[in-house]
This record gives sequence, structure tokens and C-alpha cells, in this order.
Amino acid sequence: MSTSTALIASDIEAYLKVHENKDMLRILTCGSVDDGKSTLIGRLLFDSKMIFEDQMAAIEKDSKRFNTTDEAFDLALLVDGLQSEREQGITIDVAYRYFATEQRKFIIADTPGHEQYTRNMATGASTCDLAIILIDARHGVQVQTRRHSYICSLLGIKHVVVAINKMDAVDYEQSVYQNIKKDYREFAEDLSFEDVRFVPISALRGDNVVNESDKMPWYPGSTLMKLLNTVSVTRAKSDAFRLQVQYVNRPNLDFRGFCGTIGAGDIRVGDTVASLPSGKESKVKSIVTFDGDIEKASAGMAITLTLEDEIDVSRGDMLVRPHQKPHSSSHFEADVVWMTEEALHVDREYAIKVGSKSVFGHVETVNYKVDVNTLEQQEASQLNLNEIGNCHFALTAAVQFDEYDVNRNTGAFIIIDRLTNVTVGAGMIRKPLDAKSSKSDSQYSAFEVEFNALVRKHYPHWDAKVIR
Ligand SMILES: Nc1nc2c(ncn2[C@@H]2O[C@H](COP(=O)(O)OP(=O)(O)OP(=O)(O)O)[C@@H](O)[C@H]2O)c(=O)[nH]1
Repeated sequence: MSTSTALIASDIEAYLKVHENKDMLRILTCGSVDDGKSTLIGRLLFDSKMIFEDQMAAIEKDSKRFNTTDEAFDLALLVDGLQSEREQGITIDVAYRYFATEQRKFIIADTPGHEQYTRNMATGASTCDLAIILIDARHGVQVQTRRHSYICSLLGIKHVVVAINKMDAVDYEQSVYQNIKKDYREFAEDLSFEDVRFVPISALRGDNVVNESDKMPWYPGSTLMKLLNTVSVTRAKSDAFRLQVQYVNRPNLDFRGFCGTIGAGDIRVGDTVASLPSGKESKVKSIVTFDGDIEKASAGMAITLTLEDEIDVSRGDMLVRPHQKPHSSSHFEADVVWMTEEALHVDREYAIKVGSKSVFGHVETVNYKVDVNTLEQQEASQLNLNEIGNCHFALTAAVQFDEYDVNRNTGAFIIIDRLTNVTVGAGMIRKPLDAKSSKSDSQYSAFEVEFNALVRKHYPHWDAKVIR
């Protein structure tokens, strides 16, 4: 019996306390189609004894029905939970799995390998600390391996474990592992990873996943599980307090509370805050939560703040400490992942949502797009589906943000099509730009510019061109 099982049986309160205080590691799995992500996650859960008996019985039954592998049960079925996915045999959305060991708690985001699902992968990556990049030993480094690695680096993931899978299919040959390791190292040199490790595994047979393999004596390193349990991650963490107001709660004249999730830092009753964009200051009167009033709240908590004074704060505004203000600008430079069939067009008006604030805006210039194979920057005038590029944005009003490298919450945004309301792109803000230095030697009068904005706002289907 493991220590935790014994503790659950004898003292559930003590077990929950230990569990609550464990460090949480958020992992992203990525790789090409059929590299074995689902099998790997299933193996991690199975070998660390995280599967219930009824789940096992269902998997065994399904393995026979779908006949996806010649093994008695297909561990991928544990993870590929969606019915349609089972029928197609591919992962179609981000699936999150939770499990824990004696040392840590884990959340694994299993993202799809198909190229058209890059957006799901980008969604999964934005909250992760570490990426497991799977490579099929028979195929080596693929376009998808490069694309996913590049997105991981763009989204600020610093720790990568490259799991070279299906070693059983290449007779556990050391040279295969060494060659892939060399290829990947060469490619990843220009990416912004701090820590890249390699493990040769067989997810199907369980080699070097949780248990050490006796088939690869030439590999002296740790199993994948051991790496995950022990890797020490650096989290890009800013301690500047950020609360984006998602809702103003005013049930009666005596109560006015500003609700939101703390994006970074912490706050205490009595602290001075400034509301942006107005810049008006007040002191925190109370911090209300679902469990009652508290004295102090920190990043990740959903709270309602009340203030000493009646200052003007609305949905979309940001509460910060007066000496730790974020950038406030209508112009910025950002990296964009384009997620829809219809290309990103310069000068087309989109809704840009930064935190809980949504404003209209357009891309002034695509500075370059990136060839994910070579990481080369190429000239571009638009971005097509799944392309990644660097752009200058011009919005109709200033928004408050941090650089993405400083704060992933307040430095990210999404781009929404105004007609269909579909999210068409995601972006990471690299730096604010000076509105005046942006291209704007206007030949139009202020009235014409304003009228143009009005037409575009109320008649978006006319597709009127932006004038400035
Ligand atoms: N020989 C061998 N086959 C494996 C191994 N791991 C996975 N497979 C097989 O590879 C195929 C794909 O595995 P999955 O786990 O479904 O792959 P995936 O990466 O999740 O695939 P998608 O969900 O389509 O993105 C299945 O037939 C697995 O049984 C391995 O270590 N060795």
C-alpha cells in the first residue's frame, strides 16, 4: 500500500491537507498525429496506478470493439474520451487529465497532432509550465514537431522533455535515439527554451515511462515520470497586482463590488489601488469571496473588491497598485497565431479582446511570418490558417496590458471576427508602440475618420476599408 493510500484509509483530512500543499505542474503533450500521446498519458496513469477498476473494464471492452491495437487493452482509449474521436481514431480537442504522485499534482493537456488543430494546441500551451514533445522514433523530427516546439517557445514554455517514443519499433536502437536528439537540438537552438531533456521510451510497452527499462541499458538518465516529479520549473511570474474587472456587482445602493480573478500579485484590505484607464485612486474596503470576507487575496483567486470611495470603475477596467501601472496604449506589437480559413487581412476591422475588455482594431502591418521549419522570418502581407507572424496593431481605444513575457494573463489577447463572433486568432503582446510613430500621415479630416469608424461599427457587412 502506498503512503497516500494508507493515509486515505486512516486519516482522510491529513491526506487532503498533504495533497492541497503539493506543487502543481501543468504539462502540455504535443507531437504529430499518432506519435502516441494518448497512449503515453494512459501509460502514465496506468503505471502510477491512477485508473479505477471500472475504467479498466470499459477500456478492455472498447479495445476489443475498436480493435485499435493488438494489445489486450489500448491505453489511448482511456484518454481519447470523445465518441467521435474514437470513431475517427484521432484527438480533436484539448483534453485535460489530472493526476498526482507522492511529490506533485499534475494537469496534462492532451492536444491534437493534426495541423488544422494548431489553435487547440495554442490554447493548451498558454497555461503550461512544461511541454512533453513526442517524437515517433521511426519518423524523427517532423514539421509538426517543429511547429509545436515553436508555438511552445512563443507561448513562454521554458521546460521541454522530448520523449522519443516507439523505441520498441526500432529495436531499442541507441543510434536512432542519438540522431533524433542531435536533430532536435540543432533545431531548438534558436528557440527560447531554458531546459531541454531527452528520454527514449515505449509508451505501449511501458519502457522508461514510469518504470525503468531493461531494454535500453545505454540510457543512463531518469524515466519520464521521475523527470516530471523532480524538474524544477521557473514560472514567469510578475508580482504586480492585476485585477481585470469582469463584472460590477451592485445589488443595492449600499454595495458596489468589482468582481474578477486576480491575474497577478496580491492585495490586502487597506491597500491603495488605481482604476485604469481613469487613474482614479481609492483604498480597498473589503475583499469578498464565496467563503466570506478575507483580509488578503492572491493570484488565481476569484474575488469581489469594494472600495472606500465612489470612483468610476466599469467592466473591462483594470485595478492595479498606483506605482505598478501596466502599459496603456492603443498600439502594440504582437506575435499572432492565425486560426481560421479566411486569412488575416491588413486593415480589416476585428474585435480585439484583451482581458475582459473588447475594442475594435486592425492590423496595420504584418512585419513578417515565420517558417516553422527553418524559423526563418519571411515577408508577408497576410496570415493564412495556422500561420504565425509578427504584426503591428492599432486599436480605436487604449487598452491596459503587460508584455506577455512579464505576465501571460495580461499580455495575451484574442482576435474576434465582428460578423460571426468567432475567435480567429490569438496573440502575445511583445511591446507597446507609440501611436504617433505608427503609419498615420492622414489625408482625411477628423470628421471623415470618425464617420468611417461609425459606418464600420454599424454596417460591418459593408466591409468598408479603414481610413486614418
Ligand atoms: N510500437 C509502438 N506503438 C505505439 C507506441 N505508442 C503508441 N503506439 C501506437 O501508435 C498509435 C497511435 O497512438 P495514440 O496514442 O492514439 O497517438 P496520438 O498521438 O494520441 O494520436 P492522435 O490522437 O491521433 O493525435 C496506436 O496504434 C498506438 O498503439 C509505442 O511505444 N510503440
